[in-house]
Amino acid sequence: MSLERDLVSPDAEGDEQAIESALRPKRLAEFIGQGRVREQLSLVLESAVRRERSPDHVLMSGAPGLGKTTLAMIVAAELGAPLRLTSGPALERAGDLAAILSTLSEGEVLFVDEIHRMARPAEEMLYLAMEDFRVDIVVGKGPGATAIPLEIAPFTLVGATTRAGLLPAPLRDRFGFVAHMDFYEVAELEQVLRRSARLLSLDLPPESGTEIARRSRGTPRIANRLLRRVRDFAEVRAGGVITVEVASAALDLYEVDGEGLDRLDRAVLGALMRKFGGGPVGLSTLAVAVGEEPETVEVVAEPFLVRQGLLARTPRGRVATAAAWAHLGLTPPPAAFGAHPVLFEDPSAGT
Ligand SMILES: Nc1ncnc2c1ncn2[C@@H]1O[C@H](COP(=O)(O)OP(=O)(O)OP(=O)(O)O)[C@@H](O)[C@H]1O
Ligand SMILES: [Mg+2]
Repeated sequence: MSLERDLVSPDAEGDEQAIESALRPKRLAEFIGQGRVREQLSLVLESAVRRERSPDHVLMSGAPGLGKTTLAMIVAAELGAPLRLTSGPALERAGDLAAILSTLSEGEVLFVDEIHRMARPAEEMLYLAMEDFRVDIVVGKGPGATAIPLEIAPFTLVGATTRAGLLPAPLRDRFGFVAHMDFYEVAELEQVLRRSARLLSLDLPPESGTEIARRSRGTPRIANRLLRRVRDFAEVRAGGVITVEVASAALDLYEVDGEGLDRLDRAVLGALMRKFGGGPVGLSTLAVAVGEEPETVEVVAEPFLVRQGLLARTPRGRVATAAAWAHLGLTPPPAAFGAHPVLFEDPSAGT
């Protein structure tokens, strides 16, 4: 069984991609939030433009929907360079990558989405390309095989990953700049929503924007999606006026709770507490219990739950915190926290 989660999934699917590209900021100055990343990146880009050189390769890491693809497009726009798009899963063989690399023009930006899913041989080819702007094309097999070096035009690689931890060190080390994208603050999401409302010609009163922002799990993609669902609700049921009551009622209808937890989040916490007494339980066991892939639970639900202080990752497995029991209105078994003293005792109290 898989949960229906089109609304609350941080991944963009189908028609949404068209709407998303319409809402994407095109330049760094329009990009909201991520202050540190924006400042670091603007220095990297501006200095490259001044020196008339390609900037260092850039890696963006962060949860889905935080703006990695948007930022990659902005890198190309700020450099005034063409952009080539591909993704890790599309690079199955070294030849797939060689075909792209050998046709890059000078200064082009190559965006590799989900770079942690690249196949090994392509990855090894990429090391050399990133460092020396050269690839070795291997001709023949066995002892008679020869490597023919092929020069490629200097380019800038922009990689994106939701799982920086899975990148092999030699690849990670070849990026001159790593942008760690974090979840957005409510105030930043309010700005995202104001901007989107303007682009969609919607009248969004500030307090309604705040209500939607609070429930958007720190993620612009989700904020934009909830805005569209609230708009639908307002049009059909409330004469098109997005009052805060209308916004709240719409979000309740779509099962996004007051803290922004969605069905998957609540399913994960619920299983952890109801089936495993609050843990600790291993990731894959927990994933099976909610009918999802371990990767979905780990990449989509957990970072937000951990950030909200609702779930802890311990060496022995996932554990529900006291706040999680309270949030779901459940009573922990008496031994629940005693079993994990490390998590709940004051560390300064000694041993
Ligand atoms: N800083 C931002 N300001 C305004 N809008 C943003 C910002 N970041 C993201 N968005 C909006 O959120 C949507 C999703 O962003 P994007 O596709 O760049 O996320 P992503 O990190 O690449 O996600 P994934 O990991 O799923 O590929 C975009 O359409 C864009 O409109
Ligand atoms: Mg993306």
